[in-house]
Amino acid sequence: MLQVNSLSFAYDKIPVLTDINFKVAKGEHISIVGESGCGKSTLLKIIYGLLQPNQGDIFWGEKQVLGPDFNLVPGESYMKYLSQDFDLMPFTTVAENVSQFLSVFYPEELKARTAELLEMIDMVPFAKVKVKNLSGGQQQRVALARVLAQKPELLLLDEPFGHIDNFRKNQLRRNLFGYLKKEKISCITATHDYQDILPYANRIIVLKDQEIMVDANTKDLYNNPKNIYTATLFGEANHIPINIIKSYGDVERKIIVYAHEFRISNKSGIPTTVEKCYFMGSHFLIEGLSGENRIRFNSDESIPEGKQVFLNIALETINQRLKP
Ligand SMILES: Nc1ncnc2c1ncn2[C@@H]1O[C@H](COP(=O)(O)OP(=O)(O)OP(=O)(O)O)[C@@H](O)[C@H]1O
Repeated sequence: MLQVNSLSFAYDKIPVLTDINFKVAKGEHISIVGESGCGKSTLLKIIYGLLQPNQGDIFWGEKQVLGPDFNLVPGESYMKYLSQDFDLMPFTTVAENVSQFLSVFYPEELKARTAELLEMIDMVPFAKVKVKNLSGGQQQRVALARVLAQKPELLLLDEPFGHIDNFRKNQLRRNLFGYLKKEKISCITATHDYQDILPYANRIIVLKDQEIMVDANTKDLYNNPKNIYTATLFGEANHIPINIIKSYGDVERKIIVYAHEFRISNKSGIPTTVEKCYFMGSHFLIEGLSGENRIRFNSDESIPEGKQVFLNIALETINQRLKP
């Protein structure tokens, strides 16, 4: 189990992380999310031992993880870090890169394991290609297989699919996170992409203004986002004053409503004038105004600018979001 205790860090006296505390259990998947520059990569680098915290400590079970002031060669055997720049051997082949850390004393096992990992990253046809001749996305996939070959107990992933095309991303996500669960490998993923999070992460840690703003179970947080900052990490979200709904006229509060949670009616609901309509593939995202409130909602059909529609929110959603 990983334990991060009262961790604080500054780059040249500019604080980036303050009093960070959390735990990761065996086999658990945590997503670290937050706006660009909030310190996600920095946190992973501290956990891996590349940066020395100014305060606090980190334990893996009983063993303390030491920073660069006390451990000149960063990284422990049980932990692997896949950074945004991949640490590959450019002049050797994909298969050699993946199998470098496997034991040559068991050639059959080495072959089978290399094949399994190449399959997982969908790179079998490239096994004999030199890494220097691969695209950025292909190199990222090889880097992933290379760290997995080392059988870490804890994997730290920094934007693991950043260079990978959409065509492959979904399959790779399923393969990777399925593999980690099967092997009970704990994982901390720093990401901007909610599709890396929702299906796979047990827990989400939201960083904001140097601190942990929220640490919560993924489904609970999605269904009941604590604030608009968190909700927008999951997609298009609105902060709606509840008193614009007739029956809640005297309630002075705002609730978070995702764009897909509105139902459109021609007769009753929150009167909204359509200003813009964006084609999103599976639906249209509509931007409208209700009084002074800008509302973004989904529609199955395109709606012309200037048209008035009425928006409704399910009672259960309102009551759930009104809960303290
Ligand atoms: N080597 C460095 N020296 C000084 N400041 C740095 C250094 N690396 C990062 N920073 C600053 O520290 C803050 C946190 O950076 P970090 O890369 O951890 O953020 P992030 O959340 O991972 O961002 P992104 O999502 O864009 O990758 C930023 O303000 C960044 O400018």
